[in-house]
Amino acid sequence: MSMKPIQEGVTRRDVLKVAGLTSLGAALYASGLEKFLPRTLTVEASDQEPFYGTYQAGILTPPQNHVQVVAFDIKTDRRDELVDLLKRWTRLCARLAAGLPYGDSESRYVPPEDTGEADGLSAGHLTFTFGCGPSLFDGRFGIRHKRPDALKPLPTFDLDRLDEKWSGGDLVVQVCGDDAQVVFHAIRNLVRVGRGTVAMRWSQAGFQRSKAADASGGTPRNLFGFKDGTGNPDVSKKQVRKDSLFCQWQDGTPWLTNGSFLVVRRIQMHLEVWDRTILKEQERTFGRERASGAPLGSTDEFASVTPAKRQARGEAALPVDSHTAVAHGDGKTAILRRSYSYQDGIDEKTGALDAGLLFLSYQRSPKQFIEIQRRLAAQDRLNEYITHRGSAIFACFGGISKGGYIGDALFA
Ligand SMILES: C=CC1=C(C)c2cc3[nH]c(cc4nc(cc5[nH]c(cc1n2)c(C)c5CCC(=O)O)C(CCC(=O)O)=C4C)c(C)c3C=C
Ligand SMILES: [Fe+2]
Repeated sequence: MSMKPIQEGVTRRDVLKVAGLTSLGAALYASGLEKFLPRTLTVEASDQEPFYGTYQAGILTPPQNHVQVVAFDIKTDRRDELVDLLKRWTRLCARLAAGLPYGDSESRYVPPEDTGEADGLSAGHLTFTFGCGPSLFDGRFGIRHKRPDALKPLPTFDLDRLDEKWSGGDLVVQVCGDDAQVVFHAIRNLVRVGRGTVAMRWSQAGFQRSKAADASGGTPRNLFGFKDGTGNPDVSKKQVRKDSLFCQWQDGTPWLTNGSFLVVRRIQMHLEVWDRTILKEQERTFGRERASGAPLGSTDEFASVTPAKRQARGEAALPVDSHTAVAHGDGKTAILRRSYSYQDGIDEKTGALDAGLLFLSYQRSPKQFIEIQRRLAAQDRLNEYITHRGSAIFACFGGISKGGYIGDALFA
């Protein structure tokens, strides 16, 4: 059945969706009051992630299909201009997360407030997560004394081959969503609103298998074909969130309470070398079965990782240099990985695909990542197949409250 347009681009079905498909929606439509509803994107509450809350969205949110992470350099040294931008970004993000366009001016004599490519699309679980890099505290904005002691560029690890063009940044935003066009629309409008105050330093996009393609909602696979994310800590547990994920007041930086440190690593994966490697060696490299994702020596994907477990002949079931064994260590240090695959055309030097992992991890302290990465750089069998090309660290703010703005605890 074709839908009768109520306003240009808005169908009756849209209006009823805006009103939550309730009897209120039907009543609004029957009364003709629907014309007072904003000219919105298609809105279904189940497609929306709350923008306001104790923690920023995009950390605990179940990973969406797409990510785009953009780091910015600030082009002004005026604190009021920066704060003004953070307030404008807050308004923009709150609207987009609710499935609304940035603005709905209808005048044909000014450029449209919203760029329009997400009109008619749902919010698709769109989330925004903002953070600041060590360079924000270099004295330009009068906040040098507020830099968390732990917020400094990550150390150089053995085997790093970092490129400045994928590293650093004064500010970051991680935008995640289930629809690539909705994510792009969000980034485009953030950049548009920020023009003159900030400039993009780098921008990296990532993807996973779509939820539509995997109705079971199983652990996604990385570009080496292995389930990736199995051993993440159970962040539904309050104690785990407190110990490993979110900064606490007693950590010594009050403005960062309920925030989290984000590490971004662009890790190229040498697919052609991997594809010539026999399955047994691939499995020994990760220390997991490819098909089930189970640690070697077990059959269950979620079996606990026990590097000490021996086979009948006394040999360790899990190779000591396997990625799982080395990353796990004694199991006391946990980070929340929220990584996505990337593909970025052709590696100019080799002619191979430039593809890999946009590694994203959240942790209460950078120490957690550093401790694990030091071990991996020294012993991980996976090192033969990967190269770290980019690196950045950010302190992501605590949650944004209604009436507040992104980073207000830092700038207040
Ligand atoms: C410093 C942190 C880590 C980096 C960098 C890293 C890179 C990296 N990892 C994979 C694929 C897998 N990683 C897996 C487990 C795993 N990885 C880390 C940390 C880093 N990985 C941790 C802490 C763990 C969990 C260890 C545990 O306690 O069990 C796995 C196994 C499945 C899983 O648990 O997710 C895979 C597969 C790639 C491809 C990669 C760089 C390209
Ligand atoms: Fe890993």
